[in-house]
Amino acid sequence: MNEILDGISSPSDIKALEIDQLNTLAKELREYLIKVVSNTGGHLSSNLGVVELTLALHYCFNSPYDKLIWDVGHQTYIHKMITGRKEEIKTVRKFQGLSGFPKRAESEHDIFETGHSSTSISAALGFAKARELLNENNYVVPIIGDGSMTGGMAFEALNNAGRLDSNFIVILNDNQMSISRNVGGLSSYLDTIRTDTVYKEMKEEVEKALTKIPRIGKEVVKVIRDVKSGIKQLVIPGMLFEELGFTYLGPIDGHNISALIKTLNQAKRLNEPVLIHVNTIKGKGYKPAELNPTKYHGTKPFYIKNGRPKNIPSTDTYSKVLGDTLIDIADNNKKGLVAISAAMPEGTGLDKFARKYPDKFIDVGIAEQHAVTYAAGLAASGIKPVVALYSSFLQRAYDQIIHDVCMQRLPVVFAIDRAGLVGEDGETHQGIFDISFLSHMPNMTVMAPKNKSELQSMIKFAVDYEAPIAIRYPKGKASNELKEYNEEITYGKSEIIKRGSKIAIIGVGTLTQTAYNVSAMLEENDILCTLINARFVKPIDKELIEEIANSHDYIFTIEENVISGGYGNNVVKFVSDTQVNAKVVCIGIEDDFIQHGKRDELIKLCKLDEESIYNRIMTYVNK
Ligand SMILES: Cc1ncc(C[n+]2csc(CCOP(=O)(O)OP(=O)(O)O)c2C)c(N)n1
Ligand SMILES: CC(=O)[C@@H](O)[C@H](O)COP(=O)(O)O
Ligand SMILES: [Mg+2]
Repeated sequence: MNEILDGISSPSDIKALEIDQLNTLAKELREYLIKVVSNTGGHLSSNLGVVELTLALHYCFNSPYDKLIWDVGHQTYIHKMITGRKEEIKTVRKFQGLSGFPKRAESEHDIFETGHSSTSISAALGFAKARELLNENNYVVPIIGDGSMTGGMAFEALNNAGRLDSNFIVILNDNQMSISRNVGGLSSYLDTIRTDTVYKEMKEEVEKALTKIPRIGKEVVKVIRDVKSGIKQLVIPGMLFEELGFTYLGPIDGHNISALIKTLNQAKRLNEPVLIHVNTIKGKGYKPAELNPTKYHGTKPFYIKNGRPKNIPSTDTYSKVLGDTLIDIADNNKKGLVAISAAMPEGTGLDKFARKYPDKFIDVGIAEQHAVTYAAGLAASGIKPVVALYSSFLQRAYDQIIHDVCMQRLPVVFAIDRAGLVGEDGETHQGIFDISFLSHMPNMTVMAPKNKSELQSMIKFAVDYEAPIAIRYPKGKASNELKEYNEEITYGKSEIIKRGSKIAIIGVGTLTQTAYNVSAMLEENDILCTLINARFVKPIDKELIEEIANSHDYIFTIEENVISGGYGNNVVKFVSDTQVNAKVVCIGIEDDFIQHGKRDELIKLCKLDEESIYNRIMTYVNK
């Protein structure tokens, strides 16, 4: 029984509350959130940090007429709870349940979909321009974290927005954290503002003056800006946001609802771009998360009383294989090796490497495009960079890979984590396009290991290779099934696991294990098939495929990637070009975005499970 929360079914209920009731609601929401996420898992720390901010935003603005646009969207659980989804939040990230990110189909209050960072200000500018064209009068409010503000797109948008002559309110939610500690010059700059007391006192004077003015005309704003400019010349050299054309308000205590409301109302009165700098504590209100916000950024289900996971997570992941293997290589004196992460040292397994070799590790912030071109610069100078990115975030750097790496044939290693279906993060995070977008890049080589030991061998192979090369591997526990098949890696060559006739199956990456199990099911029906581990997605092993195509009726390719432009498509093209007889059937992901759920559920949904593949093959065998 919750005193206030039980009575909240839409944002208009929030507007009727007094400040002390809002504070009670914040407490109840936190308790409810912790209970839910302790069962479902999800992005706990970021949501705990924005409880008061979310309430203040819904108190001051009329969603969905006013446009609240959340960056990344991993911090929208509270927003969901107060916009009519309090019960449904219990299904968050579950198959067919609520998404962990804003979804337009879920609610009219989710006005723009996200999952990847640093898009909110650009999207908001689109809404602001539409407001002008449609002659509307709404407020447009992008809410962006300090981590997401390190992404280049955010700055492209700020640069654009600074010239607006209408109201536009950017909320900068600064908790000093990305997933791990935020990095870089911007982060230090925000820290300076946070801690500069002389500036704070002077700013308070200016803001006091500001509140006394009922409606702010351009001239008055200019006077204020001139005064602030004087202050900043004295106190903060080069106040970034003001120089870009924003009126800067803050820093505000993001857990003080009345201060938030007061500042939001001030900002509403300005006919120009405003940036409100809000300081929050990531994990606020749940001790384990406050003490270790990174651990509870994205958490599995846990026990509330001690924060311990309900199921012990596997520490033996493919990501860890990357970190350990790079340590091994560096230990053995690979002088020029450098590992690069875009704000995900833990997720990519590079955290241990970073601790052991801080000089050889670079966290560039949420800046995948920059990470790739940075690596290109290193490679052009004789250093061997390994860029570790999640498959779906690598999409951001498509042009940099072509223009800065492949065109110059620079030896950059791409360690592509979370390739394939990632599970609970859903549509925005599925890594199902990388084979397609990398395979058509001249000079690029793409590999996919069938298991843990093959990943180790591929990393070593890639680090010694003198041209662009990528290795894609999935999320989660590293399996070492099929470890007895461990032929040395030879450039462009696939691995034959067994020989049969009529039917050949080529597995890509860890789906080779699935293919192996399917071959065993076929054997039970006296169908002996040839089984191949592709190993090289690009180039395909033309010699072997030609031989197989000449001696088999069917080749089935199996990959955790969209079929279009995937490995199978390239095999089809080759087989058709060489005019051999075999029919090639591409098994992969159909032309669709794949929702959230457990990885196993999604594998079944995409018909990439053993039974579905077996049934599919049998329809051809029985023809
Ligand atoms: C393009 C892209 N790269 C990486 C990520 C992974 N990621 C999700 S949230 C996050 C940290 C965001 O930090 P911030 O915006 O400050 O929000 P906070 O979690 O601190 O609330 C990162 C790196 C992403 N979502 N999108
Ligand atoms: C919101 C976001 O993009 C990340 O927090 C992501 O959810 C991390 O995924 P993993 O849990 O697979 O590291
Ligand atoms: Mg942050």
